[in-house]
Amino acid sequence: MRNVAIVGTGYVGLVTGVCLSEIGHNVICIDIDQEKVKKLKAGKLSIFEPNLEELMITNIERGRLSFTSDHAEGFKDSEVIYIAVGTPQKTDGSADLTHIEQVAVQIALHAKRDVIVVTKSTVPVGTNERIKEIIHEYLVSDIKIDIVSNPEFLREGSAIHDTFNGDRIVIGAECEHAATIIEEINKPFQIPVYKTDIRSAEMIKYASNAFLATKISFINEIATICEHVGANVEDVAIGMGQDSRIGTKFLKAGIGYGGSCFPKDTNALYQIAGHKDYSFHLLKTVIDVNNKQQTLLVDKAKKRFGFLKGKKIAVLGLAFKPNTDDIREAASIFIINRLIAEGAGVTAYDPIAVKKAERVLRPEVQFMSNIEKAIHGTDAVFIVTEWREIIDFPLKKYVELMNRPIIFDGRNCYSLNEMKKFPIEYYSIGRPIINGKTTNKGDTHMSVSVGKWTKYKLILENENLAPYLPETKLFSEGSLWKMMDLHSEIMIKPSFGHKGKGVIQVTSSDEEKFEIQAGLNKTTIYGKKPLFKYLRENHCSPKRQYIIQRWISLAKIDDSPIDIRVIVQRKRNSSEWIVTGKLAKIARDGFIITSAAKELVPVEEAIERSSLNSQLIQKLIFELDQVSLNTARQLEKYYTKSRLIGLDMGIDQEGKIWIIEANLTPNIAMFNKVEDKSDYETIKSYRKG
Ligand SMILES: NC(=O)c1ccc[n+]([C@@H]2O[C@H](COP(=O)([O-])OP(=O)(O)OC[C@H]3O[C@@H](n4cnc5c(N)ncnc54)[C@H](O)[C@@H]3O)[C@@H](O)[C@H]2O)c1
Ligand SMILES: O=c1ccn([C@@H]2O[C@H](COP(=O)(O)OP(=O)(O)O[C@H]3O[C@H](CO)[C@@H](O)[C@H](O)[C@H]3O)[C@@H](O)[C@H]2O)c(=O)[nH]1
Repeated sequence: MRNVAIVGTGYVGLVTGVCLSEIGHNVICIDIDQEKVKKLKAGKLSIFEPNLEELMITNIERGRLSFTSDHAEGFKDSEVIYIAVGTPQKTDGSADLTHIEQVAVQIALHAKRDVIVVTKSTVPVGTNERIKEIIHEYLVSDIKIDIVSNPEFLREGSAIHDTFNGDRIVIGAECEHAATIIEEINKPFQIPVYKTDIRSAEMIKYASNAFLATKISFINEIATICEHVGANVEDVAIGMGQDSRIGTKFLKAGIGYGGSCFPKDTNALYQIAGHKDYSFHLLKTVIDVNNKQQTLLVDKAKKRFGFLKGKKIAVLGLAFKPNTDDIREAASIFIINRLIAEGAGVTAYDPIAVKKAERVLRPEVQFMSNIEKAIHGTDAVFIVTEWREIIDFPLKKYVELMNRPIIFDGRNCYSLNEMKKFPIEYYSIGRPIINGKTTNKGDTHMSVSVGKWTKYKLILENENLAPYLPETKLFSEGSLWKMMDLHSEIMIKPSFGHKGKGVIQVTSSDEEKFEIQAGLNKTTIYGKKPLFKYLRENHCSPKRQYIIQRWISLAKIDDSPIDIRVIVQRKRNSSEWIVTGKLAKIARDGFIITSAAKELVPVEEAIERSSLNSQLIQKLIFELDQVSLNTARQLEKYYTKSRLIGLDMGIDQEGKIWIIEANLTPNIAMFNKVEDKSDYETIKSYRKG
């Protein structure tokens, strides 16, 4: 058992202090941050690190662990002093040694007995020698100082586990006696010790981090190539890793490495080489690849949408990796800054790191208290940190809550097979796109969903067309109740359904009584919660996307509602849209929708036979044509190859025109079922050329 002082109570200092006390040493931790020391004395952490707080409290209670902000008090009985202060990055990329040098001066002023000074901080080669020089320069007591380099290899989020289960402990010393004492101190960990000279030990730390960073940038480059050639980087990494010379670890493709170590240490090593007139080309490329990788999701989203201005985007995960609150050099910061610069609105969620993120991120970011709130009503979700909670989040909720379910996953959280079961556009790293389109060459051609919800939102973007759209929402429990409160009659339709399949009507006669009609079947349900449950179990599968539309009281003929199918077309290579056909459909007796039509009639005739004012026929027909043409022009911006669009239009009992639905592959057979086949012939001839 030794008396040990630890200077710095950050991730490394505190974990080292707690673990050394756990294996039996008397440890005093020193920090200049008095607030931190006060909290630690009270058994509270100022960082998030799994299992650390419990172990700390146990050892405080055992009387083996204490804290102070007074260096003199901390050093007075110490045989060994560990330096674990920060070595942040300077603007030129090199390591800032200010804190290290301050500690060296404090040791010189306050150490009262022979002491071994052990550097845990990551420091450039030669720093330990500099520490010794400074101590001797300021030393006030007649004591012997030995210097040991003992770099730290723990990872945040698993720091305690790593300390007890490390692969090796590196001890760099000039004096065998000092090296042996440090080896003995660590003996209870039962981890192999590797002894070397001080400079090599210092270099082992940088070389290790640089190598791991290289592995990550390498697999990320392979991921990009996989996207171009149609391979799957996860399978590639498994196949590579089975070669024991390569190994499976650190081959997870994603949006690059962040955190307080890899970015800083790779830059520092590049500078260390540069100071010796050596350009470390390989490492420079590793750094450049990582910088590009960190905002890859923004590039993918821009390619998908064309522009991001006005888009609502949720960022899930802010910490640089799961199980930590550390956001230093986290991809989330670079991503969010770029999204805001592109004009997107950003909501963000992280289980732990929000407090730290709020201090760093722009005030425009809206922080949400859970995933549901963060993704609600958004156009895209970016997954930035693979927290367990995010991986376990049910995919159906993206479908329910987002405007259009589009996910850009920077950590390959979801299995592609699972994702295929949902109507979600899914873009991950180095893997095939799901529910998007791929050209023959394997290049990604981002497609726009043809679902009813997407088309509704695209038409809504046009302010001249918006007044013609009945209020529509994505189906969820919340939106169902909101719509039922606003409209006593609503319609629910599958977003990807055809020919009226799965369309149901819900009518509320009072606040708690609901009538559901599907085809000719009618059911009554009492209570809002039972209504949602009934709909989910019988009509609205959680795996599909549904829309809720306010019911339009359509003009009727003999109590049967009518709607109008308008066909708009353009010739190949022409931008001129024309109306090539129009027909009114009269619903079968008792049916709520006209897909089961009992009669097809010319629009003029339908208006005349309905309760509408027949003097308005010409005006209504003109408006129907104009709205249909404008809708086609609006949709053409997104469905650039479309030449045939079918519109289901409605005229309500007040004579107001509504766009009920746009169809990109409309059935034209109905035009062949009427006596006058001229529209049918025109449609066919336009379709040819
Ligand atoms: N964070 C990691 O996972 C990790 C892992 C291995 C190595 N390292 C290296 O370890 C070092 C420390 O990293 P960290 O993440 O623990 O840093 P940190 O910034 O979390 O903590 C450093 C602490 O040192 C204190 N401090 C600064 N000057 C002091 C002084 N003169 N006296 C007393 N306390 C002082 C600060 O108040 C702070 O609490 C760095 O060199 C880092 O590169 C970090
Ligand atoms: O296959 C992988 C592995 C990691 N990462 C990313 O790399 C970063 C760093 O991850 P990790 O190494 O787990 O975390 P750190 O806590 O930064 O630990 C690294 O940095 C410490 C400080 O030097 C060292 O002590 C550790 O040994 C070293 O792993 C994170 O952004 C990860 O998302 C990947 O993208 N792919």
